[in-house]
Amino acid sequence: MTLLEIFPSLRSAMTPRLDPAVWPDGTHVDDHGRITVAGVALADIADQYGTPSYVLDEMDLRGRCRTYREVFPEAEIAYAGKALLTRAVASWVTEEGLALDVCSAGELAIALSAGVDPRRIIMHGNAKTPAELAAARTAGVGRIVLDSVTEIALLASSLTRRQNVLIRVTPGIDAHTHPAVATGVTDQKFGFPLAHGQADDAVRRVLGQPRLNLVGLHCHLGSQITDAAHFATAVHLMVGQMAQIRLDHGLILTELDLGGGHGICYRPDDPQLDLSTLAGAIENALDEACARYRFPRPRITLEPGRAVAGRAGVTVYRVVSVKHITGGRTFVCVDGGMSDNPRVALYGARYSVALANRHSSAAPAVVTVAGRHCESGDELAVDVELPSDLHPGDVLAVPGTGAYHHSLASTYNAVGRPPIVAVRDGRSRELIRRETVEDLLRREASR
Ligand SMILES: Cc1ncc(COP(=O)(O)O)c(C=O)c1O
Ligand SMILES: N[C@@H](CCCC[NH3+])C(=O)O
Repeated sequence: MTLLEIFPSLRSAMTPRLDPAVWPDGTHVDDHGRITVAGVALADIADQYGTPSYVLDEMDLRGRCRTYREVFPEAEIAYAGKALLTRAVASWVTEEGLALDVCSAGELAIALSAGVDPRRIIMHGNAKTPAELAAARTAGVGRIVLDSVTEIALLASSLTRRQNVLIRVTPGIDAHTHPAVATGVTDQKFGFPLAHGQADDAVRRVLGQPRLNLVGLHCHLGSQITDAAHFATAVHLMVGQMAQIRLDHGLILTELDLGGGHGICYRPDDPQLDLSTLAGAIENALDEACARYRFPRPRITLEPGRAVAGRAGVTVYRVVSVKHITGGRTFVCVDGGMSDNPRVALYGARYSVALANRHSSAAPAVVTVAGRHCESGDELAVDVELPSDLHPGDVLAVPGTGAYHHSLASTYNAVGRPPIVAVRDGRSRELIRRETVEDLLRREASR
């Protein structure tokens, strides 16, 4: 008889704390102390598909889509494919009633090949090439979001029929996110600033083009925003601008796209954006702004990416070595790193980590989980508590990696990108296979 069978209460003491705010909905710990997602042990995924692997809980992702539909019943929810886009993901989100936001010909092609209705696609990009605009036109996408004076002229001159368009406006809001993802402030590359009349000028130019059918305005304040008040401010400014357009041009725009950027937590104590609070803030702001300007309520579009896909993902790694630096830190080195998760190096992102393949009753130790790449900044989690008996071969799991991990991955050090393994109802299937060294070699021109 094992100690656990005699003292079952020991199990909870030894089980890693898997906070539901951070881990996918379908996460549990089985009788062997292994973390399972949707009924599949992460250790089995490590054995079957290798490590590192991105694991994606299909029902978690679908559940987030449903929550958006419930919390914002009147809004259009367009999933931002830049967070994570595969054919399966495109199908799941559209089956759940979401539209899709794409920002390149590649994302558009994935969406179309998944059978997404082009009329439900919104095309973004601050530097869409002529070929990308042609692809969007040919596909018949529902909305193209105009981002520069050059683009307005280019699209107008290449259209043979009317195209619905939005203008991306920069409202000048600092949503206090990392500078690399702050897009609502005036001095950055996206959109036309409200400041200095640049947005007014864009409107004039678009209205001067008979083939461009201006239906609304778009703004995106940045990413990982946790305070709903910024979206309320955006509603006030954007409705004000729509009222000004009515005054100047006699045109009533009917659509207001507030972009995405809804923050999630990566660690249990991180703040996150509460969707009901967001819905209330947007509603109130719309009521006030529409009353103030006597403007008819526009239809709202939201474009969440991270908040739909982020928590559905977990990355599994295998421990390769454990190194104690005398007078320094303990490094737990794993077989992935900044090539599958550049967010730590890019934004100083912080993650939770858990031992996934067994119980451990060892005392916790504060360690740094480091990657395998040739940079000392290649760290996945700094100062996290993990059992002190970790050893090579153990499997570690990092939650919150569904968004901007696969899509940001690189092949640094000629390390192929990990597979995406979807889990549902106790079964796993590969959505994207691992990139092999052969794949990398195949891309080279022959000598
Ligand atoms: C125009 C636009 N919409 C939506 C998103 C999605 O952002 P997030 O994944 O933070 O919701 C982005 C990325 O920041 C974006 O640039
Ligand atoms: N890549 C960023 C988000 C960028 C959002 C797209 N504009 C992140 O991982 O946080």
